[in-house]
Amino acid sequence: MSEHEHAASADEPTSEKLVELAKRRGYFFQSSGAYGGVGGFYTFGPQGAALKGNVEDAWRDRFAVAEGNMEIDAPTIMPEPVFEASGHLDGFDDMLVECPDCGESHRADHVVEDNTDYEDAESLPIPEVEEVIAEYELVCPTCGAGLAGQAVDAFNLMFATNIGPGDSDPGYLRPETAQGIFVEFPRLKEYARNQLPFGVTQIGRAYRNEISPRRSIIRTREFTQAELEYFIDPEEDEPDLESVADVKVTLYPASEQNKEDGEEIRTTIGAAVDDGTIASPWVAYFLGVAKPWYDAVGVDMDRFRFRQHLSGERAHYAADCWDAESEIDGNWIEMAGFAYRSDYDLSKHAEHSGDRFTIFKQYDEPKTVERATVDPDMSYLGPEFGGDAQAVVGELEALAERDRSAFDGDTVEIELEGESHEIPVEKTGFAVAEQTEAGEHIVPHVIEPSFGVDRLVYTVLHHAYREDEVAGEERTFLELDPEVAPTFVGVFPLQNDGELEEAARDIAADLREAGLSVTYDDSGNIGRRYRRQDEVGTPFCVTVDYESIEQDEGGVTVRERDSTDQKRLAIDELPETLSAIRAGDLAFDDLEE
Ligand SMILES: Nc1ncnc2c1ncn2[C@@H]1O[C@H](COP(=O)(O)OP(=O)(O)OP(=O)(O)O)[C@@H](O)[C@H]1O
Repeated sequence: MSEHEHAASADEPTSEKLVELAKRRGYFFQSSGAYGGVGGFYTFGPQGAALKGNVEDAWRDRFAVAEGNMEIDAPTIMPEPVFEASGHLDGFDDMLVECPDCGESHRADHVVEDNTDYEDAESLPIPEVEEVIAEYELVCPTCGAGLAGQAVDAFNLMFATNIGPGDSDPGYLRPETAQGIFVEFPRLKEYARNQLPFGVTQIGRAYRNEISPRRSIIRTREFTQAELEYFIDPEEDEPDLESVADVKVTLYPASEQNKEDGEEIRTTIGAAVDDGTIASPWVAYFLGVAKPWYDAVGVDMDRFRFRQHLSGERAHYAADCWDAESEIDGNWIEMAGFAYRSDYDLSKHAEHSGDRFTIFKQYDEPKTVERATVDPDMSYLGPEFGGDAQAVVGELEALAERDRSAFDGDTVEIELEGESHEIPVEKTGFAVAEQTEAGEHIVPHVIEPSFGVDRLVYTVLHHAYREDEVAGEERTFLELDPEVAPTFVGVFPLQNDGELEEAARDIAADLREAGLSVTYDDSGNIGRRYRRQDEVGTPFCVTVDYESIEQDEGGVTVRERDSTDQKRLAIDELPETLSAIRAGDLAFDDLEE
């Protein structure tokens, strides 16, 4: 039996309709509405919080549990030295241009990209952006006033705060979750028993004081990231490419983006590594893991691709970087970045903190090496250099390691604070000796898959948005995957009748006990209740009628969301049957009435 009359209409779902539905049905809405709302901050309502939680759980299952990685949960505020080391304090800027008329601030690179042929204005130097604005006579997107001649400034996106009273201890809300992992590396490596490779994940909030937050939850000032930092020995570790070699992907490499008529390439992960399209096998591996995962949580694979960063877009230390992108109303948006970050992050924190961000790599066999050492005569250096004697020792040690030929003559020359000094070699205790070494300290390299949860939630909703006609009425529904749908089943009594309500509540309780997410609804007519669940994307509805309570094994009506097909199923088998469908072990179509 079906009340379904039309296949889903070919109408392009629009973001406006989705944003309206999201607010009305409790997916997400702008925060602090009672005070006029605040730009770039959103609250996830009951449905949205549940969907987001399901997406995060699915991510955790795949990228932490299934990969054998560790998950941590670090604070969102960190002290200034962390961001000095990471480079965020100096370099985490966007280009800001202010309208001389209305005073509104805009991302200068976005103004350029939206109104000229420039595709990557972010990588242009500021004076050039100013020139382009003048040359094209670009205007304020809010009021239309000319922006030519306006200064473009670098605006740091971090939210600053003070740790404790006073302002002597500045702190920042983290602009990415990653630093919370890098900073703790000296301890995390112990938990990994000092063995590479290992991965650490974190799901948590990140904060960026975006100049112009826009497109609802796509660009906000507080958002959730799910990040994996995977630490490897670049000389020895190799990914399990075999396991993802056959994964089909749509790639948009930099070489194609640079062509006038460049095209996306449909290939497999294995082939893309073999022909060099994806330079790093590690990045390729994680793209291969991510693609089927995005598919499983409900991203439409016809509106999904991996795009390689253009050379100007890429951080200087990143050897290769690809974004996972989804198409939303004709625009591609970045959902995640996959970057090979080399040893940049760990080296920076080692340099700034003085702590050890290395792993001791044991050789297969101990190696005998020649080492040059010094053992200076302090009774000579002390009187000669006074308080600088220890610094001289340091210079001599470094020189012996760097250039032992410097000790070939009678004297050796060192530099101390710009001044050169000659020291008799006999006073340095210079010697070359053989040493047996068991291993060496290496700085691991990092591969970082960095997912934005909010943009993914938005994509999943957008790609699930459908309109069709049922029994002569227009209907909107979300074709959400059962794995992430916030509510799995709605349970209704056919009418407001004490006995029916009690039976329906009992069924709802049994289904909850089976671990399913259930909503009970007895308000409005049954058609309206179906529409309500369709709009939040609930895959199944169960209706309890008189037959259900009056007849032995009278059963209940179970309706499937997308087809609106209905089947009569036994009450006592419901928890097991619906749980099997939720787990993907059974299909509604195959059920016997
Ligand atoms: N302002 C934001 N609002 C929502 N999600 C964001 C925001 N900024 C970044 N993200 C998410 O975090 C992920 C990783 O962050 P990353 O630093 O790579 O972003 P980004 O390249 O700076 O993004 P964009 O260029 O769009 O500002 C992004 O792929 C995105 O999904």
